[in-house]
Amino acid sequence: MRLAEPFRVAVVWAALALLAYGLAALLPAYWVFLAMSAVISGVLLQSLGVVAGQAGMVSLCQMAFAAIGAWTTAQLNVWGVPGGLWLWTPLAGLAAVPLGLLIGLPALRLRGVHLAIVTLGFAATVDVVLAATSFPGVNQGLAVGRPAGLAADRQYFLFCVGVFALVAVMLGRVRRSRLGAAWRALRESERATAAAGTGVPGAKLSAFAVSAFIAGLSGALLAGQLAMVVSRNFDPGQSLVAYAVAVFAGAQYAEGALIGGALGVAVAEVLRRLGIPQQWANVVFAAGAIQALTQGSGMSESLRTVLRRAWGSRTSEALRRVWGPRTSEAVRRAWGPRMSEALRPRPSRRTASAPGPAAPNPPNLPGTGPEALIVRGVCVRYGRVVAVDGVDLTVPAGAVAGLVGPNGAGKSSLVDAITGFTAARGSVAVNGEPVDRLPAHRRARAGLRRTFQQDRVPAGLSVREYLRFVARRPLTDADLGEVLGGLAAAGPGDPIAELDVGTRRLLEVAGAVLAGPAVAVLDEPAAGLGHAETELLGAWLRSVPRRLGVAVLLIEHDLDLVRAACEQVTVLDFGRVIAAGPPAEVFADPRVLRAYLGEEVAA
Ligand SMILES: Nc1ncnc2c1ncn2[C@@H]1O[C@H](COP(=O)(O)OP(=O)(O)OP(=O)(O)O)[C@@H](O)[C@H]1O
Repeated sequence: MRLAEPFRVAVVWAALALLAYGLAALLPAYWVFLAMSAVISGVLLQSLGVVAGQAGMVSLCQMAFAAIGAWTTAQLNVWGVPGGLWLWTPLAGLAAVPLGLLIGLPALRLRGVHLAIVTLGFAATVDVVLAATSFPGVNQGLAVGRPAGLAADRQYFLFCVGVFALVAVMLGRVRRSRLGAAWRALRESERATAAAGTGVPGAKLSAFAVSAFIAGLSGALLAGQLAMVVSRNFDPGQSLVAYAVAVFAGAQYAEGALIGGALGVAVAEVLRRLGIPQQWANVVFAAGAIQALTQGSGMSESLRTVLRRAWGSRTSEALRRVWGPRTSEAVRRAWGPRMSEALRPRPSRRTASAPGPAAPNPPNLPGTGPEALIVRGVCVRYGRVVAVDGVDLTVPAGAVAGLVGPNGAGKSSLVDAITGFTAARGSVAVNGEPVDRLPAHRRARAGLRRTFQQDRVPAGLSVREYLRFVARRPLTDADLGEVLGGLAAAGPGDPIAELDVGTRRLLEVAGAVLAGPAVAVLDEPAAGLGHAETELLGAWLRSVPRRLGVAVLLIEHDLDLVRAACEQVTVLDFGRVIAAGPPAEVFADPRVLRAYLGEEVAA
């Protein structure tokens, strides 16, 4: 499989190179010009594929970045800088980066329609400035010259294809990197991204910077194609259309960007031949974008899903073994042996020096090291509502501790306060180090991981990509065996979008634990799970400190799970601790019985 994948990729690229060469050689000159326009649009759409497709931010100023690229190219041409378009093109991309970072700054606080307005305003401003000042060389009638080797349109078309391919390869590599995973996680949830230890501002700014670079490249290519550009070529309205096409075609994938570029040119050409005003093309793209948004996927994603399913249904049992198990039964068969190996008692990383041999299924050992988590006097207020009122809490290293309380008791507010997701008073220390002044992502890196009540697992990642992203380290088969098959029935290559909610919840728990923090704070991990899954989770959680050296703070409504997994419990009511200690004692406490109105705990 390791050899097959690069081989497949090489074959696809060789076929595309052959196709591009064939088109350049065989198409009539006019069609070569149109194909060139399609590829240049494709490069622009790739830039949108980063910021909007992957990172999920609305950007309506891509033509402004392209204009900066074209302006830079025209200026380098006027100055006669050696290297020609070979050098000017990357320089044009770089020139757009500072503006990308600048426009990324509002994105740190704004989302959705507000970000759309800001980016469109930026595009309009750039347009006004360019219209007032005109592009370098235009007044002197100085055209952007193409260097030898690119002079003919057929050659220049191949150059554009080369730039498109380079961008596609670069983005493919980024996609497989931590940065790419961060962008796709960002699209799903900023809070979950921060909880995985990734700084949201850095992820957003990097997406805008990379996107501006690519859009700048497309501007340079356009300058080389048209020889003389004017502000009208970068009309802000075109940024809107480009956004619609990117959504419609699914520009986060190279093939989507190419399809979008080709569609843009083809629809315009058909309308021109039919004598229909060009504005109708915008209606077509807007309708396509609405369809893609309603359906939840663009053309490239739909295409990939269809191909994956077709491939999956046609594969023989042997191929299934090679390409990875798909069904939960197959997953259990494949990962079961590794799981039993992983479940075998072994010295934990944090308690490796603990004396004495490990007995089979020994009880958890609270107090075997420094306290993993110490919370003192934490208060959370929402206006006049005091949600958490001076809570003290300790999770010993090597322990699974529970935090329970009736609805509205303040559990989630306390979790948010401890993990840095809401403003709070009080102190929080992890492994003896204070973390209460750190932002959420730095608390995560300091050893304080959390999960969420709502499903926030990024649908755009595969199981392996997600676990690697959250764990912040390369994962071995043994690491995956810890969680797949034994806890979450999924294969490493399964797209998260195709998993049920219960499996996603378990994966989120698995990711938080695989990160190897001092303490993993799990916010209602059993919500939505079946009885069998909940039992499995309880047994798994109970063994986590011993096997992985991770202490657990479990927030749960399912008191059976708390009894099964925890050796100490804290009960909150109206934002205050009303009882703490071993589950049997705590659940017999009259104050706790009163808080819960008796029934379940009395049973
Ligand atoms: N953003 C908010 N603004 C105002 N009040 C809030 C906010 N979030 C929570 N509260 C209030 O704070 C109190 C504690 O809520 P919180 O969600 O922390 O409780 P909980 O124990 O987690 O409840 P549940 O078990 O239902 O999730 C409740 O009275 C709730 O209405």
